[in-house]
Amino acid sequence: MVKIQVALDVVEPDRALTIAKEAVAGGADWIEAGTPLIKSAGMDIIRKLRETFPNHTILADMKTMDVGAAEVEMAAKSGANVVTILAAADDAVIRDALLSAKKYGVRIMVDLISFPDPITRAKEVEALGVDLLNVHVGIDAQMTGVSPLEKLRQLAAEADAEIAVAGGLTPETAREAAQTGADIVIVGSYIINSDNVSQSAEDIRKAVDSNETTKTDRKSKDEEMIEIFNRVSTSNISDAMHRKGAMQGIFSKTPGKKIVGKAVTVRTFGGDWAKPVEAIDISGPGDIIVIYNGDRNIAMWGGLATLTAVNRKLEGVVIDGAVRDFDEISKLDFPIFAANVVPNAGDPKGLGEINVEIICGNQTVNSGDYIIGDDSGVVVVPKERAYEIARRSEEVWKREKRLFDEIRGGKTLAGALELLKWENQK
Ligand SMILES: O=C([C@H](O)CO)[C@H](O)[C@H](O)COP(=O)(O)O
Repeated sequence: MVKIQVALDVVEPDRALTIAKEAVAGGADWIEAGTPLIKSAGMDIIRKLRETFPNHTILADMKTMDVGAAEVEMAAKSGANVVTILAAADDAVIRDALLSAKKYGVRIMVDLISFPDPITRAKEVEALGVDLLNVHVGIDAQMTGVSPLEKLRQLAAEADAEIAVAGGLTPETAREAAQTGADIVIVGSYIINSDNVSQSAEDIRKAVDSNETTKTDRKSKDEEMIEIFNRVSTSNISDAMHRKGAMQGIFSKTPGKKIVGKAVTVRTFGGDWAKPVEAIDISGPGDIIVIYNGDRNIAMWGGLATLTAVNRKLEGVVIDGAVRDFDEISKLDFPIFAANVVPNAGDPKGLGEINVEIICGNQTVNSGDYIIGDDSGVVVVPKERAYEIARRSEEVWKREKRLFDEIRGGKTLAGALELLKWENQK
C-alpha cells in the first residue's frame, strides 16, 4: 500500500503536533518533521513526535549537505526512522551517512530536489547503497508551476529503490503519483494549511487508494490564476508580494464589487477623457482599464463611459484621477476604483497614449499586468510573475484560514503566532 507522509512545514512546535494528530486521524502513515520545523525547534521536535507517535515512521527532513554521519546520528538518537540527505551532497557525505544509518538502525532518503539530472544521480546514489529516493520540487519552485510528476514517471521506469514524491501534491496529483509508481506520497501544504486537516489527509488517502483513472483535462495557467485571484484578497496578494504592489490613494467607489483582470493602460492629462473612452472600444471581457490622469480634481470618467464599459462587458476601471455621475453609475452594475469623486468634467482633447507603461496610484502598470481590486484597495501584479504570485497568495490565504480557525478555537493571535518568541531580537 502506498504510504502517505504528512510534511510538517510549520515553525511552531505546538501547531506541528496538533496538525500531526489530525493528519494521522485522517490517514497519514509517516510523519515528517519538516526542514523549517527542525530549524525552528531542533531535535526536540523529533523527540516530541516520537513520544506522541511511538509506532509511526518519523522522517527528519534534515536535507543534509555535509557531515552526514553526525546529522544522521542526532536525528536517529532523537527518534527518527528516516533521515533525508540532499542528492547534491558529495558521495563521501552519502557514504558516511549510510554507515551511520546502519549503526543506528535508520534509513536514508536521498532528496533529488533541484538536481539538474536527477535520474543519473538517482542511479549513482543507488549504487552507493541508498534504497529510498525522493523526487521533489521545492515549495518556491512549485510556485512557478513546476511539477514533480514527469520526473517521477522517468524515475519509476529506471530505479529499483523505493520512491517518494513531493511538490505541492493535491488529491488529484497524489493519485496520479501513486498510479505512476510512487511508494510514498509526501504532502505538506494541502494538508497542513487546510482549515480541516483530518479531512484533507482523508482526501489524499482516498485519492491514493482509489482505482479511478486520473483526469488529464487540467486548467490552463491563466484559468488557474484567475480562479485563485478571485478566491484570495488584495491583502493576501500584497503579503505574497512582500508588501509591494498596492496602489496608493485609490479605493473602491462601488463597495462590495471585486475585480480581477488584465490591464489596458491609458495615460492622459488633466481631465482629458478622449483616450480613456477610446480605450473602452478596444477592450473586452476580462479587461480592466487602468488610467493615469494627472489631476485628481477634474472628472475624466462618468455615467456615459460607464454604460459603454458595461455594454462591452469590461471587468472594471481603475483611475488615478476623478470620477463623477454617481447618480447614474450607482444604477449600473460596474466596479469603479478611483482617487476622487467631483462633479466637474474635463474635455476630450485626445492627449495621451493607450497601452503604454504608466504609473497609477504610485505603482508601475504595464498592459497585460494583472489587476485585483476589492474593498481594501487595488494591487497590480506584473504579468511575468503573475502565476507565482497567485500561487503564493493562495498559500497566504490558506494559512490565514487556519489561523482564523485556531482563534475561533480560543487562541489569541499573539498566541497562535508565538509572537513573543519570534520578536526581532536585533
Ligand atoms: O520538503 C519540503 C520543502 O522543501 C520544505 O521543507 C516539503 O515538505 C515538501 O515539498 C512537501 O510539501 P508540499 O510541497 O507543500 O506538499
